[in-house]
Amino acid sequence: MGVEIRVEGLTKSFGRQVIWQDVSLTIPAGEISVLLGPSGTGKSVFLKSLVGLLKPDRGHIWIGDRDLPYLPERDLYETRKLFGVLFQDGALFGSMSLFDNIAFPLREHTKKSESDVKRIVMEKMDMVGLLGSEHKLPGEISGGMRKRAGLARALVLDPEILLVDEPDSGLDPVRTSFLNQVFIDLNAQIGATFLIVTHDINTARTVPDNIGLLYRRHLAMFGPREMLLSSEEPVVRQFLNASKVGPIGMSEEKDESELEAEAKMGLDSGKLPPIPPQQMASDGMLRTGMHAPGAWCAAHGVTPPPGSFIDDLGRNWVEEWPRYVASLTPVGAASAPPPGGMPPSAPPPGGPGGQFPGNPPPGRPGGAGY
Ligand SMILES: Nc1ncnc2c1ncn2[C@@H]1O[C@H](COP(=O)(O)OP(=O)(O)OP(=O)(O)O)[C@@H](O)[C@H]1O
Repeated sequence: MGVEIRVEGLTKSFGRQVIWQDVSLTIPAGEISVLLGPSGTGKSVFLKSLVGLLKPDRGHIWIGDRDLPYLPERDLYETRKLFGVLFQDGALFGSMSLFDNIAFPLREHTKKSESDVKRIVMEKMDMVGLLGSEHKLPGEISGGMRKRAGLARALVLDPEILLVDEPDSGLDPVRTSFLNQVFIDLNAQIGATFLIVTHDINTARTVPDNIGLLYRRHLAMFGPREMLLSSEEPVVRQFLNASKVGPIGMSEEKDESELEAEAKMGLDSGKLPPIPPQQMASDGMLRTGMHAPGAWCAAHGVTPPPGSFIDDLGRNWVEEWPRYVASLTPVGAASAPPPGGMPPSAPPPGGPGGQFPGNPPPGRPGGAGY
């Protein structure tokens, strides 16, 4: 499950305003990628271009052998069915119950019977922890729940690609953390290709398999999480460390004199912070896009910043990882894994709900009003 998206030389402008140009990247199938960038750099425009809601000036968006910007209307309509999109505000109809909101794409785009619609809607509501809230109106629930309702709706057509625009906007850190866990668990479950636009640095550092950064009308960098978190490239380094020091200023870029002043004060010589361990699925099982902590750094001769991959309990996950993976019951093995996916003799890094580093408190978010 999940398909690769290959973007080649994509350029978009509105009138004389160039939003970004020559953007090329491959978003790997089944993995979680995050797109960052200062406000106004065109992250939402990029998502809308990927799903065919905006037409680029030039360039290609390959999904398999289909080049999305150049598809005839009918093929575009069909290709769009591969996508689920969660817009910033959840884009729910205020006068419809959550059930009807989530059922909407099924009733619009399929000929499924009402009993099938009900089964699918309930299944997706369960996946996002919203069972029991079917009859509520969007105005009667919290912002976090609205996002999860929008997410359930994005899932009803079983997308191969899930695009998410700023899921953390308007949410407090705890709700953001719960929603991140939902994304990770969903990715483990459905294996779709995820692209999440976010401003939340903690999300960007702990959730994805890959990170991209848009800056000054270009894609500054896109690659595995460890590559960006160990990068010395000034823009990447400043952004991923949420630092005032670096080339990005209030009006996007600083002038030479500001940079010179920072350099003179020695502000640019600060050390990179440790790379945190990646957040795990609640059941402790591995996702397609997960790799051994430190594997990218080791393969590329990069020494990660001191203290990297160590969790709050002081466990070093470069060392723990082989034991952890060995303790997972292979798929199809005779003995089924216990709830939580781990044999009792080898406690998982947190078990269900995970005290794996970076995980929010155990349990699904449903019912708590998140
Ligand atoms: N339909 C449109 N017509 C004209 N200009 C547009 C249109 N959509 C977006 N823009 C412009 O494109 C630029 C990028 O907008 P976009 O919303 O993609 O930025 P962003 O990186 O997502 O910002 P933020 O992080 O603040 O949400 C902005 O200057 C915006 O005004």
